[in-house]
Amino acid sequence: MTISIAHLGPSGTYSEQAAVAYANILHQQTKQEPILCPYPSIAKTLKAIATHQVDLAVVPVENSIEGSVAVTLDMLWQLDILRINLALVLPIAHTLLSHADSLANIETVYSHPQALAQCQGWLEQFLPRVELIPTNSTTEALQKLGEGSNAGAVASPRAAQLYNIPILASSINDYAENCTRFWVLALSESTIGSHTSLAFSTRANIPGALVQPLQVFAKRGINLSRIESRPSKRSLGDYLFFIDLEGNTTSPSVQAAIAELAMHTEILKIFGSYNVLSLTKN
Ligand SMILES: O=C(O)C(=O)C[C@]1(C(=O)O)C=C[C@@H](O)C=C1
Repeated sequence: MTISIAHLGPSGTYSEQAAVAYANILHQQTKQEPILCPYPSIAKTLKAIATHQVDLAVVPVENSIEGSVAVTLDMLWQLDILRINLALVLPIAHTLLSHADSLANIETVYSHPQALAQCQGWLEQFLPRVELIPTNSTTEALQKLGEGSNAGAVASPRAAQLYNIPILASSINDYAENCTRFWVLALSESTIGSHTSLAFSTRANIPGALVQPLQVFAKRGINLSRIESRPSKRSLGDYLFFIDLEGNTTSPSVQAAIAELAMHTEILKIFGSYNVLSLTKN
């Protein structure tokens, strides 16, 4: 049996690297034949699974330097039918790729905004006068690098190999321990793991509107590993809160906390319980 996995493309993205790692795990565990399906944006990757074009999607959700991938959180909330099956943590080491002879000749640098942001200190120090241009992915940026052009791109060493483009500088991310967390999403929850993710809106912008929801976890000794707010898009200053907690939805204390949380929130969405797997550098 085959199983299709959507990810941000074209081939050579970090998302594809995470998808390949997951495909190998899946193949070992289930003997299913994974097919990787690249999509031109993270939004289109998420829509592909929501509209049943694919079975699974692997998307970035958070980076250790730059924080949340906003589109992933926003669409998870909007689409409302996606469930998290696994979190994968991938080390990210960016390189600067170009056909130019030296750094001094680079005039423009293309990449995904997350990748540009993770290297902003390096870019400021070594290429202070270049124009930075955002693209949908690190490998979409490579399409701008013609032979003899003075453009550069921030992408992975794997992409350099795949597209045969010289590396002008390695490990250019501002912090060496750079990691991105990806979620494997499906239309149903297939696992019960160490973490649970949920999001909610509050009923009113009043004192205690956030304290009450948070207390349901604190008083049961449930540790929150992440809290993130995103604009609700209804009005300025109105927020959604995304929470990852340590525990799963079969645990009585997590079940009790979620039941009480529903009383202190307006809309509550549970995205699933799942394990977190750290991938090593390759
Ligand atoms: O453009 C890519 O290669 C991606 O997979 C996207 C992405 C992201 O959106 O965070 C993934 C990992 C890195 O943090 C940089 C870019």
